[in-house]
Amino acid sequence: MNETFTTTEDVPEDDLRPAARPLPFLFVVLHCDNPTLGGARYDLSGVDEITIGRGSTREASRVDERGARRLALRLPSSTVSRAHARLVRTYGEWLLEDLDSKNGCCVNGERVARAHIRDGDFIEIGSVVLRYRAALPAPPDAAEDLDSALRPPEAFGFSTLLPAVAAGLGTLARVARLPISTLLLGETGTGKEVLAKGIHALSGRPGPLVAVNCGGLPSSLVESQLFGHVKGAFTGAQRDEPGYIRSAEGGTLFLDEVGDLPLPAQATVLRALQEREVVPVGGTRPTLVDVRVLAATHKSLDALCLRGEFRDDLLARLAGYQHTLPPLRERIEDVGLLISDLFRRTNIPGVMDARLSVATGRRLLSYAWHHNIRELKQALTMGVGLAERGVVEPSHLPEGVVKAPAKLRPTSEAPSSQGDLRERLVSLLQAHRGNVTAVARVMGKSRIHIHRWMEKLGIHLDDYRG
Ligand SMILES: Nc1ncnc2c1ncn2[C@@H]1O[C@H](COP(=O)(O)OP(=O)(O)OP(=O)(O)O)[C@@H](O)[C@H]1O
Repeated sequence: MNETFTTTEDVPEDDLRPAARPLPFLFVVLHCDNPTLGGARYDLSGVDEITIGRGSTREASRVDERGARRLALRLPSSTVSRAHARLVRTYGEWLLEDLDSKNGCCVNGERVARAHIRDGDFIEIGSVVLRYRAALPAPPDAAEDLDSALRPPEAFGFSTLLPAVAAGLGTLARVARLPISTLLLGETGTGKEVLAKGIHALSGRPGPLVAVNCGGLPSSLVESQLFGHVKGAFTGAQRDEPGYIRSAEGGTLFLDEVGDLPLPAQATVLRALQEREVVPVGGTRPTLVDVRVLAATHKSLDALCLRGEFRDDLLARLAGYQHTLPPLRERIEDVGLLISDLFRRTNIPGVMDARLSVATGRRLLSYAWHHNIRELKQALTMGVGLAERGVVEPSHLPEGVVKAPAKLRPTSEAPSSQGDLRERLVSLLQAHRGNVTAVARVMGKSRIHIHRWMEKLGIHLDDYRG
C-alpha cells in the first residue's frame, strides 16, 4: 500500500486565489421567452455607453468612438426592438433611456422611460432580464465577457457567471488533483454532493468514490460500518465485510453531512484518519489504507466546535482545504444559467420549448431559495409539468415561490446605507480614475471627507488609478 489517508496542513480558501478587485458588470440574467439561452456577463470598466437592441443571436461588441467606449448588446428576442434602450454613464452614474421601444423597459418591475440605475437593479428589456452590479470582486484574470451559450465545458460540468464563484471553483479544481482532504460547506441544496463527485472525477484516483451519510450512522455500528468486520465478530456477522473505508481503497471517501456525526463516532473517525490504518471489528491485523477524504456539511462546524458538539481536532483533519458554496440567493445572476442547465438535463417532454412569463421570471429572481438549487429544480419541474401551451405562469409554481414578491428587489433596497455609499464612491472613483478631487467635487464634499469614507469602507485608491 503506498499512500495513506490524505490529510495535510491547512490551505486557507483564499490563499490559492489571485487577489480580487471590484469591477462593474452588466449581466444578462434570464431570457423569459427562451430560458435555454442561459445568461452572460459584460465587464463595464471604462464603458461609457451601452446600446441594447434585437439581434439574431446574443452578442456584444465593443467600439471606441471619439474617445468614448460603447458596448453594443444584441439580444435574440421578438420582445426586444431593433434599437430598444441606451445606458449612458455620466459622472459615474448610469442613466437608462428607453428608445421608444415597442415593449418598453422596466427597472425592478416598474415601467420607466428614463431611470438612474443603481447596484443590483434589474432591467427588463422586453422579456429579457438584465442586472447591473456596481462592484463585484473579480480576479485579475477574469474574462472581460462571458456568455454561457459559448462557454467551454468547465471542470465540474457546470458554470457560473460570477467571477468570484468561478475563481473558487477553478481553485477547487486544482486542489482536486492534490492529496489534500477537502471540506465542502454550504447550505442544503447548493451542490456539495455534485462537487464531491466532480472532485473525485478530477482527482484521477483509480479507486471508487464511496459516500457515507454520517447522519445515518448508528453509534453502535459505526466501527463495523466504517472499518468492516470479520465473519462471526458479532451476532449477524455472517461474512467478512470491508466497511466504507476499505471499500474506498485507492479512491475517495465522502463523509456527507459530517456535522451530524455523533461525538463517539467522531473519535472513531479521527483515530482512523490519524492512524491511516483500519482494523476490522473482530479482526487482529491492521490494514493500511490509501483513501482521499472529502467531507461536506450544511452546518457551521466552527459553531459546533464552540458548543463542544464537534471535535476541533477532527475539523482540522478534514479541512485541509475548505470550499464554501454560496447560497443561491447570493448568486441570483446565475439563476438563468442554472435554469438553462436544468432544462437541458431533464427529460420532461417539451421542456426545451418551454417559456416563462415575465411575472414568473420576476418571482424566480426575487424568491429567497432557502433550499437552493434543489428547490429551483423542483419548482421548474413542477412549473414546466403544469404549464399550458408551454408558458410557465406563476400559478404553475410551488406555493412558496408564487408568494415571492412580484416586484424585483435591487440589492440597494437592503438596509445598507453604507453599501449605497460604497457603491457610489466606487463607481465615481472608477469614472474619475481615482481622482479624489473630482469625486469630492461631484459629491459636494471635501477631499478629506472622501479619504475618511474610503478608509472606513476599505476602499483602496490604488485599485482605481489608471
Ligand atoms: N451547478 C448545478 N447545476 C445544475 N444542477 C445542480 C447544480 N448543483 C447542484 N445541482 C442539483 O441540485 C440538487 C442538489 O445538489 P446536491 O445534492 O449536490 O446539494 P447538497 O449541497 O449536497 O445538498 P444537501 O446538503 O441537502 O445534501 C441536485 O439535484 C443537483 O443535481
